[in-house]
Amino acid sequence: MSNDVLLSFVGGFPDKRSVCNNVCESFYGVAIDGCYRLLNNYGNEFERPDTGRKTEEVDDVTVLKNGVEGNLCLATCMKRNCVSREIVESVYFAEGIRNMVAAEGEERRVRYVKFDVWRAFFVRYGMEEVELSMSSLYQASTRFHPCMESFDDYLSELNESFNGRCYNLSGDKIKDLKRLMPGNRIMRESSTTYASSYLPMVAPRSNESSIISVKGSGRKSADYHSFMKHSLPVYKRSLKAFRVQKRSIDLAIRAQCISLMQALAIRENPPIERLKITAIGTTLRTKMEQTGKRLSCFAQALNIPFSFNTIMATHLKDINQDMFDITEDETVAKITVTETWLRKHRHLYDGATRHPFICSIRDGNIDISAFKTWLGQDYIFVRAFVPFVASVLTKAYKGSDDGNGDVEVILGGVAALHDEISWFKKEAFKWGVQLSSIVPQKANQEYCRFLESLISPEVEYKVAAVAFWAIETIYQESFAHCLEDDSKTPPELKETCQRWGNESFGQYCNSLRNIVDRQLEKASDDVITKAEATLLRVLEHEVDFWNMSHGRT
Ligand SMILES: Cc1ncc(CN)c(N)n1
Repeated sequence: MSNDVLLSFVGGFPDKRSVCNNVCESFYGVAIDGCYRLLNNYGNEFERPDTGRKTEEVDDVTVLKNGVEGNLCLATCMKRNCVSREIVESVYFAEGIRNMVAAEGEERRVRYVKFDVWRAFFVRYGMEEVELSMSSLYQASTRFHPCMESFDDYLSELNESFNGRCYNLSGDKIKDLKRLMPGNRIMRESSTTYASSYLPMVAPRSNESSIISVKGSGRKSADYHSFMKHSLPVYKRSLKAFRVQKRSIDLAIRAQCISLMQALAIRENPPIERLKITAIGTTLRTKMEQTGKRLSCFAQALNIPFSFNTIMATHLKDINQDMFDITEDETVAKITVTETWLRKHRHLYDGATRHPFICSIRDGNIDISAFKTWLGQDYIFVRAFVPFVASVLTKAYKGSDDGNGDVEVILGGVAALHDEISWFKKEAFKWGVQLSSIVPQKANQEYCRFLESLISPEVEYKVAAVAFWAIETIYQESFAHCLEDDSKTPPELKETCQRWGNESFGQYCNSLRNIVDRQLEKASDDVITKAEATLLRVLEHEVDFWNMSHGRT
């Protein structure tokens, strides 16, 4: 994928979006958007004269190999919540993002560019260099706090490093900045923590006197000093520095916890008794503990009773409830992979389970011809679904250490399909639908082709299981919606809704979900990525299927 990417920026503030979002959105903004606009940078350091859009903190520029300047402008041709865009992003660009945020050493593909190239790039795409704002300078100063004794040190270090060329602050500006610096150490620590998921880097303009960017990295102070000594390596180091893998714990924990703490701090009712945060990791204990200390300071400044605990395990699957220091009145909630996905892709999921077709059944205004279309098409789909489910069964038999009964659950699914096909025949007869003359429509053909592709032995059991779970669950949730108390589902359609909306089908879907979560706990990142992409494809196909039934294609 990264072969398709010319250049990427990473920017923005951790307080506005999660770091990952910043990485991804900015990345796509450039990677997919042939216009190279910056989608997700905030502020005022680079200003686009044409749109007035402003960006602050162009934190990272990575040039990946073999760039192609495509003309596809993702931002304008696909809406943010469009399924295809999500798929493009999560499937086609996932590798590039991984390369950017997680790949280490040899694995990481980068090309280093000199500063002038970077500057030229901005100019070329309509960006104008402007002076750094006070707020950015201030932000930079707070970020340097952990490694600098004082702001004066910071300024003199900067001037020294760049021979006074680039950081040419006047006395007044320095005074203003000092005024802005909070005197209270804890508050400083907290604002540092708040902003310093990255530490800044300041890079020189060759012969002028303004800083052209404040660089975000999360590096430790020791790195900072060495960085300051070499101006070209600024670039190299900055690229490296943005790799989040080692820092991701710190980044992730801090970015999330700090927002949480701030929300808790201003909540009055009920007041917070104690905030306990447990960081779980397989490595980097010291790093997590340092994070804990920073968070403690922050909590103290906000007056939040706080405790931080670290749990180390060889593998995340080895973690169990006993490892947590919990009292009787506390419970441990485990967020599973499927839970994470459903939160992340909520709008897509709702698009599939609350589709206008389903809502029209629920509201009692369904067009019966649309229902008949769905009935005939779904019969064809279910026939194609049978070999797919059988393939999942085979994979479960071969691929799972089946102490947990995956095979039994899936076998139950295969058996139920026999019933389902008979039901379709009966129902078709009732509605006067001639099943033998149904021609599969395009959306149906594509969905069936997708099922067929999943049958391939190359598709891992874990990935196929995700598709299976999602396909069943979408129907379950959709039709259960039509059976809720306030629904006006026409009586003649209730039986259809019951078929998938009933509780025992719901339990069966839960069993599938448990299988998926258990399988994914021990899956590699690569498989998890594929599985997530598969879920998105299913969601897309389901929406298309409803659209087709609804006469929207
Ligand atoms: C399109 C579709 N999706 C799901 C299901 C539920 N097996 C179904 N029958 N049809």
